[in-house]
Amino acid sequence: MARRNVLITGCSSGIGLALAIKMAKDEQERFKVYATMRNLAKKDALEEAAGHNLGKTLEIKQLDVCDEQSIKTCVNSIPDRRIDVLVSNAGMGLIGPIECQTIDEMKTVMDTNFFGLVRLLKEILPDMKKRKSGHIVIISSVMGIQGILFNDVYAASKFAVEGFCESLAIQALKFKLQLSLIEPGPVVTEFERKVFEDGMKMDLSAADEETADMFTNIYLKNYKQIFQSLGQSAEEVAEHTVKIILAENPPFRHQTNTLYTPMTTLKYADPNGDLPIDIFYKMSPLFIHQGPVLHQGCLLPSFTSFPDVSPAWD
Ligand SMILES: NC(=O)C1=CN([C@@H]2O[C@H](COP(=O)(O)OP(=O)(O)OC[C@H]3O[C@@H](n4cnc5c(N)ncnc54)[C@H](OP(=O)(O)O)[C@@H]3O)[C@@H](O)[C@H]2O)C=CC1
Ligand SMILES: CC1=C(/C=C/C(C)=C/C=C/C(C)=C/C=O)C(C)(C)CCC1
Repeated sequence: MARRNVLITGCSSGIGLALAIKMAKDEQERFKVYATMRNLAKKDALEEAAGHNLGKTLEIKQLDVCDEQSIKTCVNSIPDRRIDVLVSNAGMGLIGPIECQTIDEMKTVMDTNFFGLVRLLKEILPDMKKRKSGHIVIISSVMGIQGILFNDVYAASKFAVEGFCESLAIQALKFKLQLSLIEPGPVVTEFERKVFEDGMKMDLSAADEETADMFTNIYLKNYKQIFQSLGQSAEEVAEHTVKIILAENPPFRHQTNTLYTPMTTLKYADPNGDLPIDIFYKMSPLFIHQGPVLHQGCLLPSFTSFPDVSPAWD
């Protein structure tokens, strides 16, 4: 079988880097990887990890998902512009109270996480439609299904991605194209480090005392431990993603973290939508009393302990 051309965005670190390396080192050499990043000055880690695969099963190219021309130039540089698998991975986070974030900061998140995907598809989808073949793989998040405290705009950007893809997936059927949303829970990467550092530096003076206290003493205080106890590695997420790419009938949605699944399942358990919101609300004060509420390793609240601690908010 001919090698499949795979274009991955955001390969300077984290999931993009791990996935590019895993696919380039495939023992059966089933892939030619175009590993892209917006800033080529950051290519050393990828080059080093690629080793002898560099220039063979892996090429590094510049691509900024916020710049249409850079996407066009990159796609034009690929033989016949043929991309069999597109992995839209580039993304960024943003945490904190919205009172303390500027509209420009929020727009950058939407521009990268949502319009970044739209720009890629405007360039790549028409070719895939003509060929009637192609797999579009999007690194979404569990936050594309369910919001988390102090992640309002980031969750909105991933919800936008999911709604966009749900609509597009119907059209894609007509052209025999496949679409898959990969939904990781917390992953220990640069994303996690940057988001935490920015949160710690955040000027909270525009927020009232209670909000600032919730952000600092519940969210930030427990953040590292949540990522340590529940977090996956970029390599684990890459492994899941390769399985989806190789699947004969790839699913539309795939969650990578079974420890997180109990939380996302709550969304489907209550058509009114109150259950996950209530549970996240009641769970958060527990963090003040006993740290992360992990039952048998899962992010799953202990229902019996709620009545005792929930008044902590009031
Ligand atoms: N870490 C986590 O907990 C989770 C992450 N995700 C998603 O996974 C994806 C990858 O993140 P992750 O590996 O964790 O984080 P990293 O910060 O390690 O990687 C993000 C990558 O995206 C790149 N990027 C940012 N903006 C642009 C842009 N405008 N054009 C091209 N590339 C850009 C970064 O480049 P640069 O180095 O130049 O900034 C970097 O290469 C994101 O979509 C994220 O939302 C989903 C669930 C959980
Ligand atoms: C810290 C913390 C929480 C969890 C945070 C999580 C789970 C973050 C996940 C981030 C992801 C998945 C980012 C990328 O997409 C809770 C439970 C709200 C309670 C309050 C403290």
